[in-house]
Amino acid sequence: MDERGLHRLIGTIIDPERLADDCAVIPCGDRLMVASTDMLHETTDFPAGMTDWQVGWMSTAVTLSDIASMGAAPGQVLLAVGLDRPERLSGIMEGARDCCTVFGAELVGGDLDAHRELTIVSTGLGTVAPEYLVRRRGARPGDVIAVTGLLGEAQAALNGYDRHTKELLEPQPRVREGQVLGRAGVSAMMDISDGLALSLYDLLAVNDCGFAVDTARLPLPAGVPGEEGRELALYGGGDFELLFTAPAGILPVPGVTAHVIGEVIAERTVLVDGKPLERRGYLHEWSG
Ligand SMILES: Nc1ncnc2c1ncn2[C@@H]1O[C@H](COP(=O)(O)OP(=O)(O)OP(=O)(O)O)[C@@H](O)[C@H]1O
Ligand SMILES: Cc1ncc(C[n+]2csc(CCOP(=O)(O)O)c2C)c(N)n1
Ligand SMILES: [Mg+2]
Ligand SMILES: [Mg+2]
Ligand SMILES: [Mg+2]
Repeated sequence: MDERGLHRLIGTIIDPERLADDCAVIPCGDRLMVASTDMLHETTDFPAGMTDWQVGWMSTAVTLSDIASMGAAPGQVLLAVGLDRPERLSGIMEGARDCCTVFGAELVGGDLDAHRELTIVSTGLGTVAPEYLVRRRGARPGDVIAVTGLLGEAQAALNGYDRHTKELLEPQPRVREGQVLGRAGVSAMMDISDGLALSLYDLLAVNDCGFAVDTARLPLPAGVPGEEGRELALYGGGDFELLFTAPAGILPVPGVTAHVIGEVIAERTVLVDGKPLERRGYLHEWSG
């Protein structure tokens, strides 16, 4: 059983529409509030050698990335810390605060307790004008598929390509880009926390169309030999670029670097170079 399977169970208990985006969307006066919460653990998310500051930064960045993927502006972040050793707290909090400062958010609260494995839950709130909200649903056949930066860098670092260590440990959420793309009228968007392939299947799950990408167009991690680079770009997690679809005419969007990697198709399937794409990536799994 993996996390996507359990998501379907959650969808029998709360409105499954609520699971169809990176954030919950909540009416808030004449704007919309978006809200995301994400849990990270030492063993699955914080590679050896990471500083406490980087732990705080990453925990915050993943949540700001979900807010960005809705086209929203980040507002507040709360950080709940299940702390294994008390001396780690100040570095973690400073990293979280600095990430908030860089991306225009404010760290306003959280929670603290003792925990055997360092576990951090970051919760973020943002706002967006209703007309600029972007959802995972909304792709139309003929739209292009694009990403905001290079793919596979975080997993490249885990595979030993040290030049990508900073991208792995200090992910940069595309906060400005998300808002610019929302205003430009992109048709669907999400962030790529679990790898391109799983993200395309996430889009497939909520759209009435399909997605065809070309490996020749994938922006590969620098310094990685061809076949491995392609593998990392398709299936590696931890990148936090935005994946979006858009009517071809709106690209390029001024001020946003974007690489077109394929096209939205009418058939409900995910293709790479014309063949079905394997559905795998960074998935939490349970044995038995
Ligand atoms: N336990 C849960 N209960 C209710 N809603 C959930 C739960 N887990 C996830 N969701 C909702 O499902 C949607 C997708 O969440 P998911 O965690 O798969 O995406 P993500 O946060 O973008 O990815 P990642 O966690 O890999 O960064 C979100 O709207 C989220 O609020
Ligand atoms: C050991 C290790 N592997 C991969 C990464 C990259 N990474 C950071 S967060 C994340 C997924 C989103 O989180 P989640 O799906 O758990 O909410 C990934 C894949 C890492 N930091 N450490
Ligand atoms: Mg996301
Ligand atoms: Mg999540
Ligand atoms: Mg995930």
